[in-house]
Amino acid sequence: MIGSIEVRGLSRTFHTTVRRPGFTGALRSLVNPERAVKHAVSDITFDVSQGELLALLGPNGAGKSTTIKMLTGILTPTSGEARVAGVVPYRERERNARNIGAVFGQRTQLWWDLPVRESFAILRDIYEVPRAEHAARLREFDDILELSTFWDTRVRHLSLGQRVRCDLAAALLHDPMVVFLDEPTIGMDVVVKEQVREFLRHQVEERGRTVLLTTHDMTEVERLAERVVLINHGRLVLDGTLDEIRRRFGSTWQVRATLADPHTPVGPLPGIVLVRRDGPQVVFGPDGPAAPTVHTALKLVIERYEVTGVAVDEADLEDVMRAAYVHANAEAV
Ligand SMILES: Nc1ncnc2c1ncn2[C@@H]1O[C@H](COP(=O)(O)OP(=O)(O)OP(=O)(O)O)[C@@H](O)[C@H]1O
Repeated sequence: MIGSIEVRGLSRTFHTTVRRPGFTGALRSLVNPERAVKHAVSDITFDVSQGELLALLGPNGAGKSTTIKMLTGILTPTSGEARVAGVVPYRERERNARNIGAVFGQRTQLWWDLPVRESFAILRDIYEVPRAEHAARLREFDDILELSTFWDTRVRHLSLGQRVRCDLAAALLHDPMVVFLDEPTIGMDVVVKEQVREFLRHQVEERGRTVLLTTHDMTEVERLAERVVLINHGRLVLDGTLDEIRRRFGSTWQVRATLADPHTPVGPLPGIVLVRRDGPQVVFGPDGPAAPTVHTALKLVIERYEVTGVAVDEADLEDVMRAAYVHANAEAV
């Protein structure tokens, strides 16, 4: 409960003015503005438990950032309710701010003209973190994020990867239980991405922080999340573990095995069909929606048959999520 996130029927609508094309259109819009309603988030419900990292996924414009803005208290919902570590974020913004940390990959909360060290000192004073605690926490962050190499550099002179590493540390300096990360590794090279992921894993597994992460990077999802929530056109279309989602939408795996005895009779296994056989070479595939994950299939094949070699071809998560998006779009029509 302490570090959990509860979202119940949350919605946010925006009212905008539509600009008509051309000069006369612009004039007409001034005199007689045409209003449009955008349902950015519609009736979404989900939970994140303390110490869990949940990936909030969806195509561009799905409503991810709007959701995070409501949970960080930046936006007030049109309807519905949310609690973050027991606090309603948009009603008690200050109390919520003490419980949460947030990183928006495209923006910084650091002071552009100050060296990193001074930005951190200001945050220490704002959040009233005792000096010894602050120093200990920075040492811990530095171990993985290697911040001390650019401690005295002004924020405006940091590279993107350095800046986001500083933003992550800054967001956690006051020891928040809940952390919101909106595309934290966007535009980073693979080495820095891995460093950030290691840091996040450490924060979740060792420190028990609750993390809500949005990203378009499926490698990130695979490395960090066990569960994902997928939203599309503002609606929640899927909430499940990666295994469940793979099982439902990742129907393209194959298990290829070489039998020790080429004359062994081979048949189907639960949820698995024999796709092909060529002497000792056999290929199994999933049999409909009840098919197991590739990992379970591999185990079943090895348990049932004596094999001298085995290999798997797995649908990668990009394919799986693409199938899930297509399914969600078809349902929305
Ligand atoms: N302040 C606003 N006024 C009007 N419309 C808005 C506003 N903020 C967001 N929207 C609209 O709400 C929808 C959801 O936007 P949001 O930024 O939450 O999507 P997203 O899933 O974070 O997208 P991306 O992956 O591109 O960051 C979009 O259609 C966007 O244009």
